[in-house]
Amino acid sequence: MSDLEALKKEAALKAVALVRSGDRVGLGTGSTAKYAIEELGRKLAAGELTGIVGVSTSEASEQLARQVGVPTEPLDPRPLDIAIDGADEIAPNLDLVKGLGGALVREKVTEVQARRLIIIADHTKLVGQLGEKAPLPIEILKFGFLSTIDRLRAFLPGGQLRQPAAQPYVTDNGNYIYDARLPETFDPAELERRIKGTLGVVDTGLFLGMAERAFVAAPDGVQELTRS
Ligand SMILES: O=C(CO)[C@H](O)[C@H](O)COP(=O)(O)O
Repeated sequence: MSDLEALKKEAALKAVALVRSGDRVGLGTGSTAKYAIEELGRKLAAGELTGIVGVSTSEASEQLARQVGVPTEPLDPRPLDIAIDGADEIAPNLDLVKGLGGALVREKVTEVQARRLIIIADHTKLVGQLGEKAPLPIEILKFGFLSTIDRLRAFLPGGQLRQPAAQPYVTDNGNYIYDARLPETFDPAELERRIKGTLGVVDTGLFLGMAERAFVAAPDGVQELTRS
């Protein structure tokens, strides 16, 4: 396991330590969330946790949960006790950019119902300001996507349709993703409103005011950050 992978796992274990028997747990998506799902499976098998139920934020997390023995159920209107997920950027106030793994919509729809959203990451995800390192993923409808991108480019120039191969990337919801470059200065809540008000947009990877705490692993230990 590389050093970075070991750090992600360390952060994940800290978050899973907050899960209690009987909890309904939002299962995040990505290479860091994977360690949390595996640890939940391990704890269930070892009898260290009982009666937990996972709610998956992607097809990939659902499949992993099944593989490691975490029972799951679909999202319903009841609150989740806790959700554990990774992030692409973490601002000092714990506002986030998420979605480089493509699961931003299901993550947001699920995690907004969590009493506690716990973020796990390695130290490379910390930024002074959102947009410093990562683009902002915006999920858009396939239908009319070129028109939607035109509308977005009017105030977010420089972005691009996510297209890792010959065909555009398709989300679990059957949509495309526009990876927008964020401006140097912006008001996150205002930008979120503007993007979501753009015809053809499903949702954005801005997770504002949602995370309760973050475990961020660095070579000298795991830092626990709480929302200011
Ligand atoms: O938002 C996400 C998926 O939509 C992921 O949580 C985010 O991309 C971080 O992934 P990783 O832990 O692999 O760096």
